[in-house]
Amino acid sequence: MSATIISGKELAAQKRLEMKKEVEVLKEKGMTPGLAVILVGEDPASQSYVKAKARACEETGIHSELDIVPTSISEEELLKKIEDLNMASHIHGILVQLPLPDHISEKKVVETISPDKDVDGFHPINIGRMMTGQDAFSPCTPAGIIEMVKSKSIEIEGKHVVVVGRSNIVGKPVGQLFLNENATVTYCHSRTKNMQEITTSADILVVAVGRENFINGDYIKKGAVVIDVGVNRNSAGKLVGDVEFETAKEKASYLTPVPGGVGPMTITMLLHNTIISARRLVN
Ligand SMILES: Nc1nc(=O)c2c([nH]1)NC[C@@H]1CN(c3ccc(C(=O)N[C@@H](CCC(=O)O)C(=O)O)cc3)C=[N+]21
Repeated sequence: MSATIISGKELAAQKRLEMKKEVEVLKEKGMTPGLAVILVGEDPASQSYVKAKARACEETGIHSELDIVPTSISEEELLKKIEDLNMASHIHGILVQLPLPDHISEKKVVETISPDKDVDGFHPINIGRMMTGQDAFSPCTPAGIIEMVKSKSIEIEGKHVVVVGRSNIVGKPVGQLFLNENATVTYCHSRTKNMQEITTSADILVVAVGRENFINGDYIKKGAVVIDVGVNRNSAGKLVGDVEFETAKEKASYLTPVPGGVGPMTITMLLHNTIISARRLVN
């Protein structure tokens, strides 16, 4: 048996077509959704991500502004920029690309973004809302993962979802979103004992640790759905996930590739959140 590949790239293209229509409807009502992206520093990988975000906005008709500021910017100056964007009526989403230089507090930056414009879903208010089942911006990578699973009509309710990784931006919230879908959720992390015993009991296995080949076929139950969230550069400079693709493919029923898997869906959900934010202001 060989797994069916869930193409995030194809699903993203399809969603972006739908979103383009939604944006047209909003524009007819005099509302153009706007996203502001701030990148601190000139890290090439970060530059390529933020440019991909700007391109995706353009494709869907969303107004986007990219502000690349030097690493020497002070925390105070950066917070001022965010406050200005909080007040700007043509901006409905604000994203400050992480990670930030050491002299700038990520916590302060995230908490300065208005929860109503926090399209990343990183603000503690949005996290709290999500955890208590209220209306909130869902964090983009976790929301994209749920979309990918649902796109194949894979049942989630009652299934055992195992999340490997417990970061604030992927691991923890993706488990929460699966819990909201009535799954039984287990988290594995660096202190977990007998990880293989746990991962091989997963119906849906989400791997978000940031280490090449962290999970191979021996850690996967036959027929499981495997979601690879990793974005690593291997020794040859190639983009690879956390899952050893070839051995996983022989065990899994569905598998997401890297590149072309979760990444493109992350960007798509960012656009989705920006549209939602703008739509709240019409009617
Ligand atoms: N405030 C903030 N929000 C983020 O959402 C955020 C961030 N900071 N910092 C960095 C990470 C990383 N991230 C990615 C998004 C898309 C791809 C993506 O689309 N990747 C393509 C390939 C890109 C390539 O070839 O380099 C793919 O997987 O097919 C990757 C990585 C968002 N992040």
